[in-house]
Amino acid sequence: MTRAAVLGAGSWGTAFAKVLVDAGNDVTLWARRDELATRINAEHRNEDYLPGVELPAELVATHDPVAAVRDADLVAIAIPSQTLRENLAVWAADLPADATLVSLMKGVELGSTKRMSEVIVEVAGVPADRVAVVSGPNLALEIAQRHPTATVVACADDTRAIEVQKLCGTPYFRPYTNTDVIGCELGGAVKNVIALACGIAQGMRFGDNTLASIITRGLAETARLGERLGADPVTFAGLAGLGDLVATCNSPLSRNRSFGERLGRGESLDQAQEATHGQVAEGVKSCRGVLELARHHDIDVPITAAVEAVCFRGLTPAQMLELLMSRSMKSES
Ligand SMILES: NC(=O)C1=CN([C@@H]2O[C@H](COP(=O)(O)OP(=O)(O)OC[C@H]3O[C@@H](n4cnc5c(N)ncnc54)[C@H](O)[C@@H]3O)[C@@H](O)[C@H]2O)C=CC1
Ligand SMILES: O=C(CO)COP(=O)(O)O
Repeated sequence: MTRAAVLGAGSWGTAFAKVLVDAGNDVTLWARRDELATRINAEHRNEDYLPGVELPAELVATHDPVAAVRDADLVAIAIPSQTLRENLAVWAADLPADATLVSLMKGVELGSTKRMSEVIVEVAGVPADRVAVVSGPNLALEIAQRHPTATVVACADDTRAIEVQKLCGTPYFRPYTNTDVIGCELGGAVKNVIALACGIAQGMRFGDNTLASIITRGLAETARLGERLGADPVTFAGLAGLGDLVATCNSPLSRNRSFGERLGRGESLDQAQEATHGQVAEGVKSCRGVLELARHHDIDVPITAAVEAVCFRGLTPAQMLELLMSRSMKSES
């Protein structure tokens, strides 16, 4: 039986740990709070993050990261992107030498503008082909409820991607492989920002045309930036691109879309932040990282820039929409 560790017992870490158990692995879940680990072991539930979901009795939770990763063949990480560097610096020395490291995170690091797999390579000191990324239309609660879902396992080493694919495939969770790590990761990170924009439009009570326009033009700016960074443009038409955008931008389960909706209704950043009850809306941080990355490569990302301006520069949602609609006319491509 394969030993797997999942570091991070929030929504996605817990749901992915459940997937790994359902796929037949021996899984340990690391929780930041001791009290949560104890509760998961006693009650087989993680009610704050996955309400109403019964977790498999075989899933073991611990507050000790060393115990969590001991003898693991696969170590998956699901913590807020901006905390990865500091946490991994503590965990790195105890990671088993040959384990595949899997990023479940969707963000861009502030300051360095690095993708999560790049941070893992740097901080854990491992070759890039030992790091895989899982990304796609994967709203945690739906997966925990076993709604049929597809996803992508991206790794520069195709053989390793296939191994991870086998380890996490279940009757309700269908992973495809891809060697385009840049495209898959960027798709996941930027869609959180686009979901914020969709939420803002939703909060302003605009309809489906507005939403579809933001999704489609959001995809265009993601692909433009991705191509410049070396991604395969085809990836953006796939699950980690269009698939994730459609799911996140349309779902009331998305924290990013809900966060945007509050901004669109006129709430402040602090008010919207408070309403997340500590759960992460990655796009709020990543919009700055994505914008920095795009500016560094001289790529136009108008929706990302507008979201960043609403979050951090006092632009109102009404001004944001006006700004986007009054840009110079151009060809679609
Ligand atoms: N929730 C979802 O549906 C999905 C989330 N993701 C991505 O997975 C990553 C994790 O997201 P979620 O599990 O949803 O977030 P969450 O907010 O539900 O859980 C985050 C977890 O990280 C822990 N945490 C918070 N601050 C920390 C710190 N400073 N150090 C260590 N741990 C800390 C929290 O205690 C919690 O267990 C994000 O990058 C997100 O974009 C990806 C796919 C689906
Ligand atoms: O990444 C996700 C779905 O694929 C989850 O999105 P939120 O973080 O906005 O909830």
